[in-house]
Amino acid sequence: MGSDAARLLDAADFAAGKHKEQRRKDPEGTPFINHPIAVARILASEAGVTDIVVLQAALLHDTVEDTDTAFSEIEERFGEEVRRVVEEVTDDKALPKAERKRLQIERAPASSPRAKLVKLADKLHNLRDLNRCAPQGWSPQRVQEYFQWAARVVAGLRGTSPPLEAALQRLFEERGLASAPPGPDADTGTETGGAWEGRAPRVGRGGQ
Ligand SMILES: Nc1nc2c(ncn2[C@@H]2O[C@H](COP(=O)(O)OP(=O)(O)O)[C@@H](OP(=O)(O)OP(=O)(O)O)[C@H]2O)c(=O)[nH]1
Ligand SMILES: [Mn+2]
Repeated sequence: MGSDAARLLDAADFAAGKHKEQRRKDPEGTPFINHPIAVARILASEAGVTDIVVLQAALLHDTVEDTDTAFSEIEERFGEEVRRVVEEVTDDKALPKAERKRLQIERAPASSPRAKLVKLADKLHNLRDLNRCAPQGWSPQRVQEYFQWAARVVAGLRGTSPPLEAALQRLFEERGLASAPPGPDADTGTETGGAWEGRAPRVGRGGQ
C-alpha cells in the first residue's frame, strides 16, 4: 500500500498527468493542476484534515468531471473509499448546466462528511480565485451570481469544518450575502433574510 506520503504523491502525480493539457479560465492561463493542489492544501493546512482519503480525493476531485478519467480507474488505483468521495463531488456533465448547479444545492446536505470537506475547500478556493482575478469573459454580475450560488451550496455543507466555514462566511459577507450562522438552529433565524435578493428561499436543510 505504501506510506501516506506515497499515497498522496501518487494522487498528485495521477492528477497532474490527467490535467496536463488544461489551464484555468483566468487570463493568465494558470495550469489547472494548481486548483486541486490548492484544494488539498486548504484541507491539510486550514482545516487540519489528516485523513488521507480526503486529501487524495481533493487532489483527484476534478479528474473524472474534467478529463477522460473513469471512476473505475480511480477505484483500481486508489481504492473504493477514494472513488466514492470523488464520485460524490463529480457533476454529471451530460446534464444541462442549470440542472447541475441545482443538484449541487439539493445534494449538499446529504453528502458524506468526507465529500462535504472537499466541497467546502473547492468552493473556498474558487471564490478566492474569483476575488483574485475573474475568468476571461466573466462580468462582475456573473462573478456575483457565482458567489450567490456558492453560498446556497455551502449552506447545505455546514457543521463540517469551522475554519473553512468561517473563511467562506467572511467572503460571503464581503459580497453582502448574509446567511444564518452554523449550527442545528441555523434555519430558524429570520434576521438574516434577504440574502438572495428575492430569488429562491434558502434551501437544503430539510431533515438533515
Ligand atoms: N474561480 C475560478 N474558477 C475556475 C477557473 N478556471 C476554471 N474554473 C472552474 O470553473 C468552474 C465554475 O465555472 P462555471 O461556469 O460556474 O461552471 P462550469 O465550468 O461547470 O460550467 C469551477 O468548477 P468546479 O471546480 O467544478 O467547481 P464548481 O463549479 O462545482 O464550484 C471552477 O473550478 C478560474 O480561473 N477561476
Ligand atoms: Mn474543483
